[in-house]
Formats: sequence, C-alpha cells, structure tokens
Amino acid sequence: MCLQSEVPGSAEVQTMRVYLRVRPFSKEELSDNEDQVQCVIESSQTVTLNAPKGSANMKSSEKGIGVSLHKFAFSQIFGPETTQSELFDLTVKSQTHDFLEGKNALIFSYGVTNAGKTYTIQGTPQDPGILPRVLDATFHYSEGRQYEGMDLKPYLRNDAQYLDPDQVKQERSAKAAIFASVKEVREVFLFVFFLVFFFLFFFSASNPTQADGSQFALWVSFFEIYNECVYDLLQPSLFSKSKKRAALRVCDDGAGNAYVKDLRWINIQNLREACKLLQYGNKNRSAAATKMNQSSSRSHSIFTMKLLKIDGHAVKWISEFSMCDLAGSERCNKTKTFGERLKEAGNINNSLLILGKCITALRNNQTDRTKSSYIPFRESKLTKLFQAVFCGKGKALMIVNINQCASTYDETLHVMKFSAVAKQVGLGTFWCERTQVIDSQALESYLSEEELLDEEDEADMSLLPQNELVNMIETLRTKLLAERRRNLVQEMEIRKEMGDAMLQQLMESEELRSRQIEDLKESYQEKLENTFEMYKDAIREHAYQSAMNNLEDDYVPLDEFIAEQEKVESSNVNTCSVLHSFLVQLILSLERRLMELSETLEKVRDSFLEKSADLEAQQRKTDDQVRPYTLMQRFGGSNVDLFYLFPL
Ligand SMILES: Nc1ncnc2c1ncn2[C@@H]1O[C@H](COP(=O)(O)OP(=O)(O)OP(=O)(O)O)[C@@H](O)[C@H]1O
Repeated sequence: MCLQSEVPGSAEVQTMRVYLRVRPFSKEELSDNEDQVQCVIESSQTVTLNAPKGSANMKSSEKGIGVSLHKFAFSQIFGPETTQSELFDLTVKSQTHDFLEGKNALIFSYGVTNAGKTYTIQGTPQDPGILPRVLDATFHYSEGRQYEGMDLKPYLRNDAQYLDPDQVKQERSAKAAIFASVKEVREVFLFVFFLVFFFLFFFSASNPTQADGSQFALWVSFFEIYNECVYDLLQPSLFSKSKKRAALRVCDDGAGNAYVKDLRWINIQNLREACKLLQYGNKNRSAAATKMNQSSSRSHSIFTMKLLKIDGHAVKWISEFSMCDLAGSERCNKTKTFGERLKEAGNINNSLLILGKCITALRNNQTDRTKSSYIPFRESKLTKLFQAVFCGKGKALMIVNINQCASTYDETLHVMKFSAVAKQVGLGTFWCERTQVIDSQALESYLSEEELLDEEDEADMSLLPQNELVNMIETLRTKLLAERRRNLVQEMEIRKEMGDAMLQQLMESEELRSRQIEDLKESYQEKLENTFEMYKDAIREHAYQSAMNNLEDDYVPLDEFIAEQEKVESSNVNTCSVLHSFLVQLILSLERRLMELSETLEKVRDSFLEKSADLEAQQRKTDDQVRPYTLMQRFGGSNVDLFYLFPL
C-alpha cells in the first residue's frame, strides 16, 4: 500500500489557517450501519484517510493509478468529540479580537453536504456555533458603549454614511417589520443566557478597557449566492408566494472593492436581535429552497457583521467579519443531477473551482516570486466579493468539515486536497503587494474588456451627483470617439498592409511568368538554330554525296581512258563534245539539287517565323495583364482601386 503525503514542507511561514473538523456519526447512521471511512487522527495536526472498498479512489489505486492512503496536515484537527466552545476558542477567538480592534476577518466552512458546515457556523439554539459566539463577544466588548443613534450606517464596501431623521425612521420601521415576523424561540434566551456567562468567565480577561469614550455600532447583513445570483436573505418579499426574488448586483465602489448593491444592513443592539435576524434569514433561505425545490446546501450563505467605531459623531474605523457557509462540494455525477440541478451543481462547482484556482494562484505566486500568475478573483461572485481579504485587507480562515461516511469518500478526498493547497497560502500584507502587481499588469487588458462586456462590473453610477455624471458621460463619449478613431486607423493600416502584400505577390508572380516566357523563347530559338544547322549540314552532305555518285557513275579507269584517249585522238573531233555534254549534265543535276534544298530551307524559315510570332503574341498578352498594377504602383498612395479589385 502506498502512502501519499499532502503535508507541506516544514519551513513554516505564516500561512492561512485551515482547520479540520470531523463530525460524529449521527444516531441514524449508526443504526443503519453506515460504512465508515478509516480516518485516523495521528496527531493534532495530521490525519490519514484510507479509501473504502468500492470508492473510485480504491478502484483506481487497485489498477495502479494513484494511492489509497492519504495523509493531510492542518493547522489543527478537531475530532468528533470536540465541543462548539472548544472549537471557537481554538480557531476564531483570536480573529474575533482582531475584529474588535478594527481588522477584517473571513471564515469559510467547506465540505461535502451533510458534513457539519452549518452546524459549525450557526450551531443549534442549545449548542451555538461560532457565529453567535462572535456576535456575543462583540456585544460583550461594546457593552455600555453602544451607539444607539442608528444614523451612521455602512455605505459601499468600506465607508459609512449619515442618515437624516427620515431615513433613520425608515431603518427603524424596516427592522421592526422583520422582528415582528419572527416568532421568539425560547431556546434563544437559553443560549443567550449561556453565552453571557461563558464570556463573563472566559472572555472578560481579554476585554481591554476603552477609556477613550468611543462608541460602537454593529450592522449585519445576510445574503446567499445561488446559481451565481446574489439574494438578500433579510428582504421581506420572500414570504410572499407570488413575488419572484430580486437578484442583487455586485458593484465596484470606485476604489476596486466589490460590494452588493442594495443589500439590507440592519443595526442590532444585542444578541437576541442578532439571533432573530439569523432565524429570519434562515427562514427566507428555506422558503426560497422550498419554492425552488432545492436544499439549503445548494447555495453559499454569507453573514456579515460591520462594526463601526464612533468617536463623537465621526467614524474612526469600520471592521468587517464575514462567515461564509459554502455550498456542498459534491459533484453532479454523484448526485445524479439533471436540468436545474445540473445547472446549480455546475455553478456551485464553478465558484468552488474558482475559489480553488485563486487559492492555488496565490500559493504559486508566493512560493515562486518570479511568477505572477493571473488570479481569477473576478470570475465568480464569491471570490470577487472577498478579493480584498485575500489581498491582505484581513485574515481568511477555513474550517473544513468532513463526515466519516464511506459513500462520500471520493468527494471528501477532493475537499481534503483542496484544503491542503489552501493551507500553503501565506498571510500578510505582501499578498496585497503581489496581487496589486498582478491586477495592474496581467489583468489590465482583461479588465477593460470585461468591464465593457459585463454590466454588473460597472461602477455604481447612481452614487454620483448629476454634474459628475454629465462629466463622466462626456469623458466616456470622448473615449468612445478616440477608440473608434483608433479602430478605423487600425483597420486602414491592416487593409493597406494586406493590399501591399497582395500587390507584392502579384508582382512577384508576374516577374516569374516573364522569366519563364523568356526562357521558353530562348530555348525555342536555340532549337530552331540547331534544326537549321542540322538541315544545312544535311544538304551539304547530300550535295557532296550526289556529286560523288555522279563522279562514280562517270568514272573511267586510266588504261581505259588512255585507250579511249587514243581512240579519241583518233577520233579527235568527237572528244570535246562528249566532255561538254558530261559537264552540262553534271551542272543540271547540281542545280536541281540546289532547288530542292532551297525549298526545304524556305519551309524551315516559315515555321521559325510562325513560332516567333506566337511567342510575341503571348508576350503582348502578358504585358496587357500586368499593366494596371504597374500603373497603380507608379502612381503610388491610395490602394482604393485595389480594394475594389480585391475586397477584403
Ligand atoms: N460536530 C457535530 N456534532 C453533532 N452533530 C453534528 C455535528 N456536525 C454536524 N452535526 C449534525 O449533522 C447534520 C448535518 O450537519 P449540517 O447541516 O451542518 O451539514 P452541512 O454540511 O451544513 O450540510 P449542507 O451542506 O447540506 O447544508 C445536522 O443534523 C447536524 O446537527
């Protein structure tokens, strides 16, 4: 059996804290004899998982692909026996202090469905989770110093705004309307009572006495991201069956911070109010779930607290604490999802995938400083909203929840691998430096393109006064015109370049054709001359042969000639006439031969002239074809005619 270790190297820089919580088996699971994953907590920081029979991981390891035993390291591991208060003390307590001191914090609970994410974040009335504990710590901290005016409210992502008396009235009635619809649960009082005692004993020692007379105002929001749409869970509209939920937009505040536009922020004064809001939001969530036939784990729910430190009537700082209960990470093939469910699963997996990509890119950029890979924060609403925290404007912490059910082992393994990467992501301000470099350089083109295409990415225009809007429109108009002009010039340049290239190509092919014709002409001429010479030689040879034949025919041996001579002498009178007639015949036969040769030569010359005329005609035709381009080139400048001839 092989062992694969996901434990990172020992060189421990301050990395993101990632905790593991293993939930106990439920009564039902125990009575059903649910198959268990062999999950061995070796130490407070390492755990090994052994793939159960039948899991995809075991099947592939049996085929020799991958391993069946995996070892993982976490900042700390909490076994099934861990209580809610132990978990809070050892994980989130220090971040709560930071929050109360003006720093931002973000907590993710991550895991497969039914692994205990909601239990960890919210808990039950009898056994509250980390969220009510953070709220209680906050109220305990601000006890006796609460700002009750309700006229200072969070605005955009990091600002606050003053409300006039009418707006304050509206705030109060909106809050009253929400509370009126929530039935008081008796257990809420029980756990408030319990928590107050808990913090009196355990938290008071760390509560620094504020002698500066500052006051605190706590505002909360509760929303969910479902199918990449943001829905406010504190909107009363959900209880009306006829109304469709309105999706909210994620906007940019102008300083590069994303925020949810028109999200409700409710000012709360005590833990009881906070619990009522949580109850209201959960009811809204489940109401929407029933309406859409979905289960709660199909969306990411985000509860955010904003603490305003107020000095007199001025806001000194605002800190933010977000608790994000991520949707179950199971994949669609496992859960046999179709249609809407498939789209839903796709969106969930996509946003988790992008979260994973961001975390991996952050880790890679930090481990190799020469690299600056693109971090895709803007590709999902979830990462877009928490980009600032990942960039160093706060601390992120992750609680990974797993159950020990064999049926979800493969997904659990996936979750564990993801968290192993998350654990290697460094914390601190240098994140911000790195990411800003990446944002301004690698993302520059991407952003401008995206901003033009994605309506939701636009800055919130309604925030600007009218004259600023007019100025902005003017600027945009000028930019648009400049952009159009640039595009036109670019288009002309491209056209010109293409025209020149085509002309060049034509000229080259024309030159090649003329060269070929010239070569052909030369070769014809050479052939003709050769043929002519050949004929001439043949004629000469023939004339010589004919002459020789005639001579042979007329040849008389010497003794015969002498005898003949003697005879001739005797008949002297006839000799001259014989010789004369012989010569005449010879001349006649030579003349005939010459005539024949002249005729042949005449024919050869005609054929040569004919071929030359053909060649010249061909040359003229080619010249005619080339002339327009040559003329155009000679006149230079515009290629307009060419465009008509060769449209792009
Ligand atoms: N540590 C724990 N101790 C006791 N019970 C637990 C623990 N963790 C979870 N449970 C119980 O297990 C069940 C599933 O938990 P929970 O609803 O929190 O899972 P989840 O991961 O949020 O699921 P989903 O993604 O489907 O919303 C609940 O009944 C919860 O009370």
